[in-house]
Amino acid sequence: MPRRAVPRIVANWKMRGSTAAIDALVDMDRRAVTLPVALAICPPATLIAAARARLAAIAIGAQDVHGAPDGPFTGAISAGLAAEAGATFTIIGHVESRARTHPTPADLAAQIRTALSAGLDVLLCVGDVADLLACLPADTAFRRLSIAYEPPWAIGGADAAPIATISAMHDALRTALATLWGDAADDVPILYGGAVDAGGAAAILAAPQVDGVLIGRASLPAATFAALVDAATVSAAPLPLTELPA
Ligand SMILES: O=C[C@H](O)COP(=O)(O)O
Repeated sequence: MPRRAVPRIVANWKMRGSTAAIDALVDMDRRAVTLPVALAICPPATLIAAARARLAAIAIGAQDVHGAPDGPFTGAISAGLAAEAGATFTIIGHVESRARTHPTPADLAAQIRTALSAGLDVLLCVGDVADLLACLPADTAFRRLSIAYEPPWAIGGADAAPIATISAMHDALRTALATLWGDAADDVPILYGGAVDAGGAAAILAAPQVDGVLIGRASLPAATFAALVDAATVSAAPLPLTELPA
């Protein structure tokens, strides 16, 4: 069984999407309050304000923010700018962002601190326990933190990690968090990301210690996202999303 009554489904659009794609979510947004899952999207930064204006129940996140509050960093987005645009949280440490900016663990820690200072919650992507402990400041406000276990070899691939691998890594991450915060670490959601689709979401969400999923390709178009949400909620929702009355 999932550890939480309300699993999180976070859609990372990466460098995809449009205002039309946001408009396509308006119906899902209206129905989202009836679903036993919490939905969020992380569109490109240029679409955050439009998403905030059009969506109410679906949370809006940034895909990355800089570690400095402001400064001469052409092309970067600060946490304050993301918050002003309407984001309430940000992904930090996604492997695709790391491949572009090559952050050190200290850089990632600065990103976490700056995001929290700007009022954004943090969804920290890690590949393993060592990665988590290297970049997570011990004084992080854990109530505003989520973790995503994202094995780089699964991202963009054909298959998600095996359930046994996901469970073992989530157990290890939970244990590592407990070394920092004791029993309070139970309050930190741990999501899985990497090749999650409608066919695999329910089984992953049913695995022990899995509190949600971070999805990429399956988050667009809206019909594909709706199919995944339906699959994720099939055992708990009174009616699947596509069958709810208008
Ligand atoms: O942020 C999402 C992950 O990188 C997974 O992407 P994917 O579902 O396209 O494999």
